[in-house]
Amino acid sequence: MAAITKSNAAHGNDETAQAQVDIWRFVYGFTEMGAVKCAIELGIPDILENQAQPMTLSQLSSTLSCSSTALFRVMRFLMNRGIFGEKKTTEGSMGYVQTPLSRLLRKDGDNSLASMILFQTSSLIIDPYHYLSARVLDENASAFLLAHGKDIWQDAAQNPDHSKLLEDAMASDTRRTVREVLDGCPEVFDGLSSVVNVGGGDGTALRILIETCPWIRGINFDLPHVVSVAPKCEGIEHVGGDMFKSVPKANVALLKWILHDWNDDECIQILKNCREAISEYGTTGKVIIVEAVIEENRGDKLKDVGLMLDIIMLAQTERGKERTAEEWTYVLREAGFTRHTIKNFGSVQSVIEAYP
Ligand SMILES: C[S@@+](CC[C@H](N)C(=O)[O-])C[C@H]1O[C@@H](n2cnc3c(N)ncnc32)[C@H](O)[C@@H]1O
Ligand SMILES: O=c1cc(-c2ccc(O)cc2)oc2c(O)c(O)ccc12
Repeated sequence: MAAITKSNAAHGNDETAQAQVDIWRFVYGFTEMGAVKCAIELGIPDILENQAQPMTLSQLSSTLSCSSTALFRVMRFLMNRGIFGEKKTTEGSMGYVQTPLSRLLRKDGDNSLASMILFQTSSLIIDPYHYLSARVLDENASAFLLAHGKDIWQDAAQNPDHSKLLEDAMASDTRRTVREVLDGCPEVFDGLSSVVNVGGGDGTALRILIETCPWIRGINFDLPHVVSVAPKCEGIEHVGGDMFKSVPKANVALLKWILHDWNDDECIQILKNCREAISEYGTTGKVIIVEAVIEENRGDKLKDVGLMLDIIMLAQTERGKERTAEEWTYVLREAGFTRHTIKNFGSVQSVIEAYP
C-alpha cells in the first residue's frame, strides 16, 4: 500500500474542504433559477431600465404594489449573483440599478434571454428531468414522453400555451443568433435569391435576415399549427408541412437548432430533403446549419454551454443530441453532401455550410 505523505494528506484535505463548499451549488442551484424567474415575472429588469436614478426598495415595492420584506430578500440574493446592483441616489439613500446580466432579462430587450428562462423554468421543461435516469437506463425511453405522455411537438400541437412558450423562447434565441451570424459571417448570405428556413418557427429569423438583405425572398417552413399563427410579413411566405416528407424549393435551406432534435438517421432524411430542395440552383445551392459543434478539446465556457444543451436534448427530445465536428461530417456525407465548412464566430453555435 502506498504511504500517505504529509503533503498528500494536506492536498486531500484541501480537496475535501473545496468539495464541501462546491457541493452547495448542486444542492441549492435551483434557487438561482427560481429567483431569476421571479424577477422576470415581476418585470423588475424592465422597471429598472426606465429609471433615471437608482430605485430604492420602497419605490420598487410601491411600483409592484407589494410589501418590501420578501422583495428585499429576493433582491439581496440576486445582487449577490451579479444580477442587479446598488448605487447611491442623489438624496444619499441606496437604490437598485441594472447590471449587464439583468439587462439580458428584460422582456423585450435586445439579446434578451427572458423568454428562454421562462421556458426552461416551466413545468413542461422541468418535469422530464425526473425521468432522465430512466432515459439513461433504457435507450428506448423518452424522458419527455414519460413526463407528459406525448413528445414535445405533439404536445405543442395540442396545447397553444406550450407552443407559444416554446416559440417565444426560440424566437428570443433567434434574434440574438441571427444578428451574431450577420455580424460575424455576413458573406454566408452573399448573392442569395431565396431562403427556405426549415423549422423556422414564427418567422423571426427570416424577418431579421430580410431587414438586412431585402433582395432575399423568404419561405418560412414549419408544422401547420406553427405557421398558422405566425405573424404575416412582406417578403415572407409561410408554408406548413413536414420536413421528413419534403422541403419547399429555394436557393438555400437554412436550419437553425433543428438537427440537434433528431438522431442521425432522422437528420440524414431531413438533409436529403434539403438537398433535393436546393437541387435546381446548381453550384449556388447550399444548406446553412446554425448549431453547436462540441469541440472535445475546448475547455472554455462555450463548451460548457454545448454540454448543457446536450443534457437538454437528452431530457427533452427522443433521440436528439449535440454533435462534434466528426459527427456532423458523418450525417452530411450520408445525406450526399460532398463538401462542408464550419465557421466559429465566438458564440455557442457555429455556421456549417454544406454543398451538394
Ligand atoms: C427547436 S425549434 C427551432 C425553431 C427555430 N429554427 C429557431 O431556432 O428559433 C424546432 C422547430 O422545428 C419545428 N418542427 C418540428 N418538427 C417538424 C417537422 N416535422 N417539419 C417541420 N418543422 C418541424 C418545430 O415546430 C419548431 O418550430
Ligand atoms: O429547452 C430547449 C432549449 C433549446 C435551445 C436552447 C438554447 C439555444 O441556444 C438553442 C436551443 O432547444 C430545445 C429544443 O430544440 C427542443 O426540441 C426542446 C427543448 C429545447
